Amino acid sequence: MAATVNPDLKKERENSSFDPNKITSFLYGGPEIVKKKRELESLALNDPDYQHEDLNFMSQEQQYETFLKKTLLMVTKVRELKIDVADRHFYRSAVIGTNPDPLGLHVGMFLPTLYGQASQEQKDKWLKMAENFAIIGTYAQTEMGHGTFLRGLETTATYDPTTQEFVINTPTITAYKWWPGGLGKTSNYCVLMAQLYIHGKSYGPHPFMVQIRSLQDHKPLPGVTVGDIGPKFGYGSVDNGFLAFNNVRIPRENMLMKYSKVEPDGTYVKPPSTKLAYGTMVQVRANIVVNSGRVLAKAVTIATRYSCVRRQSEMKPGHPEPQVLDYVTQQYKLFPYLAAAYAFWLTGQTMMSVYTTSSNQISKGDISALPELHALSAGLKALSSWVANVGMEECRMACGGHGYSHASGLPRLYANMTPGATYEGENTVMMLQTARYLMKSYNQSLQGEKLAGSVAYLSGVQPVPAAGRTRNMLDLGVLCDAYRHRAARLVHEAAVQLRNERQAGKDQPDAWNAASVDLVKAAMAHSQYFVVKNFAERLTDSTLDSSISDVLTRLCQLHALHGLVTNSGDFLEDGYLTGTDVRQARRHINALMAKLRPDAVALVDAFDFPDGILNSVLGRYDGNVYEHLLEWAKASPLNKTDVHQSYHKYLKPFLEDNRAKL
Ligand SMILES: CCCCC/C=C\C/C=C\C/C=C\C/C=C\CCCC(=O)SCCNC(=O)CCNC(=O)[C@H](O)C(C)(C)COP(=O)(O)OP(=O)(O)OC[C@H]1O[C@@H](n2cnc3c(N)ncnc32)[C@H](O)[C@@H]1OP(=O)(O)O
Ligand SMILES: Cc1cc2nc3c(=O)[nH]c(=O)nc-3n(C[C@H](O)[C@H](O)[C@H](O)COP(=O)(O)OP(=O)(O)OC[C@H]3O[C@@H](n4cnc5c(N)ncnc54)[C@H](O)[C@@H]3O)c2cc1C
Repeated sequence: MAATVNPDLKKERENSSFDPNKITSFLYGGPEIVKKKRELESLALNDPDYQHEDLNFMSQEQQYETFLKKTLLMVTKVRELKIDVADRHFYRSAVIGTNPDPLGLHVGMFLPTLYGQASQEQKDKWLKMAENFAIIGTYAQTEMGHGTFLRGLETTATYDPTTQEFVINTPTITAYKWWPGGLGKTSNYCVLMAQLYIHGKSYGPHPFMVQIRSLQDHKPLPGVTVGDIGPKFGYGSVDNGFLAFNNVRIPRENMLMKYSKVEPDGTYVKPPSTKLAYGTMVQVRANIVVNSGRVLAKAVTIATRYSCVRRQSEMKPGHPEPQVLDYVTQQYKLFPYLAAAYAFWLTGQTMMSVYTTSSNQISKGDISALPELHALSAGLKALSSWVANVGMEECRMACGGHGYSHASGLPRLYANMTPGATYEGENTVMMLQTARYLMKSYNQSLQGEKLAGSVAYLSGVQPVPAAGRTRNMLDLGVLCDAYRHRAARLVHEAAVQLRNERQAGKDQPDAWNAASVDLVKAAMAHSQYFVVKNFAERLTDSTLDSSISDVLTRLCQLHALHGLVTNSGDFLEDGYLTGTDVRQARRHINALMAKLRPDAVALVDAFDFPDGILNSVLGRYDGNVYEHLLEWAKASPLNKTDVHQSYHKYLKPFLEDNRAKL
């Protein structure tokens, strides 16, 4: 087995213009954090207790069992090692790699819902148990018949004042809870979203704490039907489940009552906003923005390293086969996603800081930031997960045949991450939520109100095309202005279309539906402007080392120019940009790719994913792809024997029969 680094990758690293550690530090928030991250990762990756056979060689049941064992062990070790709450994600992502785990919903949604929706008494009752994994919960909201439309949920929680209980019921097949992670086999509790009924009146979806399995033998409690929904496109390591209730009674105190309340006599106390009950989803949407940047960074790391190791064809007659990354078409596949990975990594950080600030404000009772937080997180969640989806698949195809093998790590990455476009709010639906906020804000600005936050640019912007001046299309100020203009114009146009549909006689819902393609387009443009502006703003950080600000600026330019060229119609339509501008943009893209080419490997190294997290033969840091491909294939279950048992069962008699008939 080759112990040295592949010479092509070695040369790439020697020729780069900067020290990747400096960018790593920038991406993670400083050298101390990077040090901590690496310590925790190496602790997890070198722990023999976490080793197991490749998941790709396992059945769904084995994957679940392996991951359950591993995550429970992780919980115990996190406690023993006394890892700080803020640092746990480093350890966790090294333990689970690119796979989801059966406790993900407990940590990612069940606990956050208790923090965000439970009253102090309820926290006193359940938090200690939940934080210490004495109970395991999930977030059971989606039903077979309704995921998107929460107001359409059918599960009921009917208050019975005589016993001071809620009666939980699943009235139809379509009311079965369907999909919650960790529900199928793992959880014994859930936060259940159900329609609250008091004295025959409906009050909409509310969260309830419901025990579903016995704490003694883990059997479903009386009246509870629960199980696993079966194999999926990915997510083999998670038991997504179904759940139904047959008039199960829970105490009044089990409705999470930080905001809405039901008094013993059935009096309903209204929350400051009904949408506060949706708070956990907003938090996870913000997390998905972070995660999208990370998964794209992983995919690009794999494809870029492999493209430097892979040599193919003859560029010049008689010359050695070039590294495939030297083909400009290959660069055009990968570099825009390299740039996008950086863009979303930084967007994710901003999104989380907006989330933290706004949610602190909200938990103190000031809910004014809620609409902006919802609109921003919904749009960025949709944009980032869409781009990550397309980017992961592009990276896989850019690896040729070997990209199709599970050895590349790319199919599993894709299968596990693609539902990010669906869960936590289907992307089109999320974009339409952002569009709703944009329309509202736009109308407010027309009435002379001053707008703040991400929509401030809509205030007073007249979408008048600038007359034909020449522009430097590499100037980040020019690029931000162009994105801003496009977003403002598309918001304006969607609003005009909406108005026209209304004037043509449609009612508001029909007009909205008729204009919805344009509304999504406007929300996309708004979100893309946010991402480009955020990237450019991060580069103005005066503490940024000059050796890395050059290369980061190139990435930012490439990200903005690539988006501009692929959506050129939007920028040209009203004459804001000219054909010359777009032609110039295309030329700049080629020049930028040539400049980025020597730094490509260093730029993916800077993401700092150890091999154990990447889990890809093609993306190995040492580039020793071929020997490990062979080693990986040899470990496949079909290769455990030279002659497979099916030969004796099927092939042998078949061949013998055919030979006998000759
Ligand atoms: C060891 C360390 C470990 C660390 C681990 C860390 C992290 C792990 C993190 C995460 C785990 C991540 C992944 C795990 C994997 C998978 C998890 C998947 C879980 C799920 O998949 S879980 C189900 C999610 N399922 C949805 O996501 C449903 C989407 N469907 C909706 O969300 C609604 O149904 C909507 C919005 C479509 C319509 O709702 P509606 O019909 O009630 O509202 P309507 O349209 O009428 O709007 C009325 C007014 O409400 C406003 N509004 C709406 N929503 C708001 C909100 N959230 N906040 C503030 N305002 C809001 C509007 O903007 C409007 O405002 P206005 O009136 O002012 O215009
Ligand atoms: C891997 C995975 C894990 C999940 N984990 C959980 C979990 O832990 N807990 C949980 O509760 N749920 C979970 N879910 C469910 C998930 O949240 C829902 O699937 C998601 O919210 C989408 O809802 P839906 O399935 O009803 O899609 P639908 O709404 O039926 O979407 C179908 C199509 O209809 C379109 N559409 C729907 N409404 C509109 C509209 N108003 N305007 C325009 N187009 C529209 C959509 O754009 C989409 O193209 C999970 C799902 C997956 C795949």
